[in-house]
Amino acid sequence: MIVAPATSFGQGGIGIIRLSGPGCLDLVRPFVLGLGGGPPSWKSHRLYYGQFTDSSQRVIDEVMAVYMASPRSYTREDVVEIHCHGGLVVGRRILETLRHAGARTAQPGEFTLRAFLNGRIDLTQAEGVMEVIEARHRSAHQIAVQHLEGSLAHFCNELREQLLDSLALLETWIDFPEEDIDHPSFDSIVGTLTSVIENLRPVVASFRNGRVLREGVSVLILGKPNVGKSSLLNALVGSDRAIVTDLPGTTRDTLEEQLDLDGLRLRLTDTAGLRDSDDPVEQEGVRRACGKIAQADIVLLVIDGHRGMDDDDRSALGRCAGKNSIIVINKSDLPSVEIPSLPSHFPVITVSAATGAGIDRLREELRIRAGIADGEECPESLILTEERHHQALSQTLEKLGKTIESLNAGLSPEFIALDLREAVESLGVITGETAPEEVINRIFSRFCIGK
Ligand SMILES: Nc1nc2c(c(=O)[nH]1)N(C=O)[C@@H](CNc1ccc(C(=O)N[C@@H](CCC(=O)O)C(=O)O)cc1)CN2
Ligand SMILES: Nc1nc2c(ncn2[C@@H]2O[C@H](COP(=O)(O)OP(=O)(O)OP(=O)(O)O)[C@@H](O)[C@H]2O)c(=O)[nH]1
Ligand SMILES: [Mg+2]
Repeated sequence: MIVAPATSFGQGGIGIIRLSGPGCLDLVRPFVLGLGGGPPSWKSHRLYYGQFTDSSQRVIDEVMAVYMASPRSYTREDVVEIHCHGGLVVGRRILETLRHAGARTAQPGEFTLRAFLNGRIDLTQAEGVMEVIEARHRSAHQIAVQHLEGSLAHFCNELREQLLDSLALLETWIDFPEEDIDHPSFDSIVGTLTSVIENLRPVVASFRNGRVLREGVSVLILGKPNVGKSSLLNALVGSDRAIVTDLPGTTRDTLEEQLDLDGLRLRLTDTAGLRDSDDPVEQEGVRRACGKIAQADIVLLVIDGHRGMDDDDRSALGRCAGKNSIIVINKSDLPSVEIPSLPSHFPVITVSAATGAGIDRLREELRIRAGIADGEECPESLILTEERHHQALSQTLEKLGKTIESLNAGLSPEFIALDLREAVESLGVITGETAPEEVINRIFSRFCIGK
């Protein structure tokens, strides 16, 4: 029998403690007094009002409690939930009491693991639970709910069924080696595999966008001192997040801020202006800024259009070589000077961080650079967000390609079945049907306490 806080105590008005396992109702019974001082009747799926006491009948809190009889529960086991006040001490004392009575503290993700092991959900739905909890903005949440509801599981199972049919056809052919495979069977197998491949391709390709939608895109703001990097960050996020002064060298440390661009999540990083300096603090700031270049998805290289380019700008520009970069010419509200020969493979956007002119165009360019064009961000179709799913489905695609090649080359059915079986297996790894234990453990170890 396991127990864990389902909410974080000390934060909200209500806290929930959840128990799961055979006998958990009997474990709780002595500690809950209903109206009138007697025990509640504990009918399944009824919410009871009462008091939770410790083992010496001292009242710990006024609570609501619910018993959910197996299998109609989150874990499919008997479950009891105590809904108490959200205080730190309350939660701690109730947990203490229940542990004393014999419940063990649940591992992170252990409730959901049980739901998986007891067959209520598959592995992708379990991952969807965490994805829903971790989603930071609407489109990530939208995709997570799809996964939670089993759309990916359904997709994989459907394809798996079709492949298993083809495998069965192939295997009858193995069993009667003296007979050649007949034309209808051959055509049917090739037809099925081709259609499965066509269904898989767009889903495998969705992974890039899926990851972007889930994790966001990192955007590094780079440039020499005083060009308006911090002002640009503020203009993009719409608040005075970073300190702006007219002194070069204002920003010393990197500063990260999130921006939701109609569902696309950007992680913007403002940096210290790049220049040679004797000041050790500034040197460290420059070192940190440069250290971020490698991991950035997009670099915004800011130039002061009023002052024009100098060697510091050129050296900053040199650091953007090979990066997905946008050149931002700032201070368009002031008279501008000629900016000579910028590398032609970078888009150039002129803005004024002070007035906001051009900022919308910059936003649009960011969306394009992130690889998500307008109107594409709210997905109806299946989107992959997990590297694990992407790998397994890519593997399935590859094996199916091989299977068709072997069929066309007239290889022996045993040989063909080998590849097809591996394709089927990869699909099973996604849903958990054939996932090795260490894969399952790795997934649930990422879960939070009480889930
Ligand atoms: N109080 C509370 N809120 C919660 C949860 C919970 O466990 N407790 N959840 C979870 O952490 C989530 C809801 N998810 C749930 C999923 C399935 C079942 C469940 O009991 N399923 C049964 C059928 C229920 C019935 O027949 O009434 C089943 O599928 O067999 C419960 C919660 C979010 N909110
Ligand atoms: N007129 C005008 N002034 C701007 C604009 N953007 C920034 N400035 C001014 O330029 C000066 C420097 O701006 P910051 O945003 O601090 O520049 P920075 O690149 O972050 O500078 P460091 O942190 O020192 O590297 C400030 O006085 C800003 O008010 C703009 O679009 N137009
Ligand atoms: Mg700054």
